[in-house]
Amino acid sequence: MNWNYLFAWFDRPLRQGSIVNNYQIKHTLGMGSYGFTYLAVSLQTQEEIVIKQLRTSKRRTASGRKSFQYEQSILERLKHPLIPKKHAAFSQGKQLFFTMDYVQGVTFEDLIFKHGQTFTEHEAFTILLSILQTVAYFHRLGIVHRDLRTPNLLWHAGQVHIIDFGLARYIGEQDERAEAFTDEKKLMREVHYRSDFYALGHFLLFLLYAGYKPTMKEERPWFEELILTKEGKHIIKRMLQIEQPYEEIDELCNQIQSMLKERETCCKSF
Ligand SMILES: Nc1ncnc2c1ncn2[C@@H]1O[C@H](COP(=O)(O)OP(=O)(O)OP(=O)(O)O)[C@@H](O)[C@H]1O
Repeated sequence: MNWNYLFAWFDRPLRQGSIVNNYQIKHTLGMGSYGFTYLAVSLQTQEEIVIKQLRTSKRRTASGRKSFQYEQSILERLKHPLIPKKHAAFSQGKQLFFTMDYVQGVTFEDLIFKHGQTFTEHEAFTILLSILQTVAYFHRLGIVHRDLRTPNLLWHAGQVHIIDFGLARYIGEQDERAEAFTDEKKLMREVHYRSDFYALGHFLLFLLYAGYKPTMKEERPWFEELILTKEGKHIIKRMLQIEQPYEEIDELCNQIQSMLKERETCCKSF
């Protein structure tokens, strides 16, 4: 009998209106591989909050409980205005929960697909640079996020918030599963700063492709399809490890800064 399969069958998110530990569930925000994420409201303060719950199937495995605990310990370590703060951890019955700040933002996925937002090269690199300032904060603490994708980057009031530290690790730690991966997933999940640059390289292409209109029938590689500056292409190639990868964040930030500055000077002279 495959018990995991049976327990997975019992995994169901809490219903809208359910009460857990003085919070009322408004709706489910996400159903990830090891947990459910809800938007809830505190019955005491009326504040909106995010609640994460470990799936029943994962609660019964040591690795599931460890991942749940791990995300909390990373969030406890991080104190940054653009990263949600962890509040409380509690259990109800046998169910395990923790709460964190609710970021009232829109994901870049929705920004592009629902709102039709497009970005120039200059805008895309400016956004990337602002994200890298937050990434530099946790890289300095030896933490790699390993999942910097469009659903985990939220745009709010002109700033980008980073969420979902469920796959984050400290440099020097091992992730046996990641070592077994090949190709793209291996580069995304490597416990090294490079993996965050790799993910953000893809994020940047995502922004740049938002406004792309094909002019030819056949598909070409991104560096032929997108009209980009030489410096822009070079930075993306290094982020994607097509050319010599960036080993740490300062070199990447410096190159983006000088590229943006050069463009500004060049445009001002017209
Ligand atoms: N602190 C937060 N503030 C606002 N929205 C959030 C927050 N945390 C998560 N969300 C929303 O919930 C969605 C799902 O949450 P989350 O990314 O934590 O879990 P998941 O992707 O479903 O699962 P997993 O952690 O297994 O990848 C996110 O894409 C985002 O829209």
